[in-house]
Amino acid sequence: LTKFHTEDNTHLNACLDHLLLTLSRKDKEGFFQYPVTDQFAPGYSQIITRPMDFSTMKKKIIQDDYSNVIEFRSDFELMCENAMKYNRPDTIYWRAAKKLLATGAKLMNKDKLLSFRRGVE
Ligand SMILES: COc1ccc(OC)c(-c2cc(C(C)=O)n3cccnc23)c1
Repeated sequence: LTKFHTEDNTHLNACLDHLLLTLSRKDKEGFFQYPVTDQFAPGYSQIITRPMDFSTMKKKIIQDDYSNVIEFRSDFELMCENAMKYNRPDTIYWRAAKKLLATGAKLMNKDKLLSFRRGVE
């Protein structure tokens, strides 16, 4: 059953794809591209109750799971916060997450999102 693509969804999904591409380009090492496994990160699934990564966010875009940019930004922030919770501040993962979070905050700041008001390009 293909979900009917309302006009907004198509436009919104194009915006989200652009944001995802821009953000994942910052993750050159690929630390955030796929779910973190307990194999690489001992005890990860016990410490992080709501895992998130770029591939999961991509799936959610395709499945029309996001109704607006704020929901997308929440998943992005969750992904970064998970990395800053599980990893110690002196690790490459913690530092990469902090940098990525700053990039996302600039890209999706409140004023920019307000400019997406219905009818305002
Ligand atoms: C060293 O190569 C990789 C490759 C993929 C990774 O996650 C998808 C990670 C990775 C990514 C993370 C994160 C994001 O916390 N991590 C934490 C501990 C150990 N490894 C990781 C590392």
